[in-house]
Amino acid sequence: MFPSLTDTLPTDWSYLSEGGATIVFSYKGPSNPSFNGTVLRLRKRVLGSEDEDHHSEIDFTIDFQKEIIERLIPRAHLPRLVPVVVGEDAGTWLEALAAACEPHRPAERRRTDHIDVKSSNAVLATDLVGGQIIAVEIKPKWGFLPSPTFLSDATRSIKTRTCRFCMHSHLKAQQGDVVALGYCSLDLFSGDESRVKNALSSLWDAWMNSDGAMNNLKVFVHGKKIGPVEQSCILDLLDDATDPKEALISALLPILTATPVLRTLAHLQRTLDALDIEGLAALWDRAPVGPDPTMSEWTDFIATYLAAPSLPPADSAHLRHHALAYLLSATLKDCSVIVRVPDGTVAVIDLDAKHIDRLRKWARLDAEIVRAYAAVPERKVCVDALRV
Ligand SMILES: O=P(O)(O)O[C@@H]1[C@@H](OP(=O)(O)O)[C@H](OP(=O)(O)O)[C@H](O)[C@H](OP(=O)(O)O)[C@H]1OP(=O)(O)O
Ligand SMILES: Nc1ncnc2c1ncn2[C@@H]1O[C@H](COP(=O)(O)OP(=O)(O)OP(=O)(O)O)[C@@H](O)[C@H]1O
Repeated sequence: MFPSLTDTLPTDWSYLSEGGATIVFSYKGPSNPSFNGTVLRLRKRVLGSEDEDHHSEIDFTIDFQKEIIERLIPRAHLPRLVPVVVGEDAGTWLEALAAACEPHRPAERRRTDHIDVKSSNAVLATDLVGGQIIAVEIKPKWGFLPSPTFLSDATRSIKTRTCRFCMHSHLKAQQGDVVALGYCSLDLFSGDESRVKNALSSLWDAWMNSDGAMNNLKVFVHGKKIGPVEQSCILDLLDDATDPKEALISALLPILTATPVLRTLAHLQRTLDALDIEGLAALWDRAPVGPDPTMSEWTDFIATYLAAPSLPPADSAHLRHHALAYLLSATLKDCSVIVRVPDGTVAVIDLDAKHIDRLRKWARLDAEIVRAYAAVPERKVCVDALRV
């Protein structure tokens, strides 16, 4: 029997944070073994689109983590996920929650989406930011430079020198988006103390300059997301510190250089994206790529990958395998890492499966990013320290 949200009050849930697809609340109600120490992750929908029941999608999220992700990332570094039903009078309950959270949501998110009040179930996850601690959430993005093998003559020299994150930031900045300019994801993944320090310093500066709106860094203190104006509360939890930025970086640095999590993410991203989207697109030009994989197809895929992580030949006979590998790589390029200070734990969140119809979007986006970057007179040189 799954817990039911209508056993709690909408006011027992406090708005915590959100991403592109989901909105997250932490439990603040009376002690209840089903909900203590958890967050509630609910689907959103784009304003003006139809409400949908995401029941099967939510079950898929949980199965995907259990069957696929837990075979790649140790469970100690993942939140526990359990399904929760909304229960009787679900619509009214969700509408009350949706109305109460609106004032706390960022304006740009409010303009585009809101809670899907037709959902009949959702996910409860371990609250990774709660307690008398500081939790820092980093969305590290891409941790490798592509191998030149499958790149075209037009892109090879660009894509093997400047990392995807730096090039994408350039395009986004041109388009007027909030970006972490100065942050290079390869620095964060390098394992090298001074480069990791640089990465954290750039993330902090971008967080300050964007007034906390940039999505590669979030800071939580005592279970609540803080903005730059509240940064002094970081000092309450760190001994002998006078400058929040320096204190936080000093606390994070030993954790991030010691954890195997970043190395694991970069290794998985790289080995699962062995062809680059260009190499993959050359295959799907010759054969249809097919529908979204079922869980049993994912399970077969992961067994094959774990038995021999080097991918099969880049030919159309293996298109499906390469497509699934790329999808999984995309999940790992888009996840976030939560580091708790001072206890030093590191966990990975947002590991949902991506839909296969994204492949074409990624190919178009890649071409657009490289085209824009090709026009830069002095291109950045990013160093891939983990290249094998
Ligand atoms: O394409 P990207 O690299 O910009 O990644 C998207 C993210 O943008 P970012 O660059 O991290 O600001 C984007 O993040 P935001 O909504 O911008 O916070 C989403 O994570 C999106 O995935 P989904 O639509 O939620 O499945 C992400 O889309 P996918 O690439 O995973 O399709
Ligand atoms: N287990 C957790 N504990 C604490 N906070 C969490 C947890 N899961 C998610 N969050 C918070 O909620 C936010 C949104 O969750 P998540 O990243 O899973 O959403 P998303 O919509 O899939 O994101 P994206 O747009 O990046 O794909 C996270 O950035 C994080 O701040």
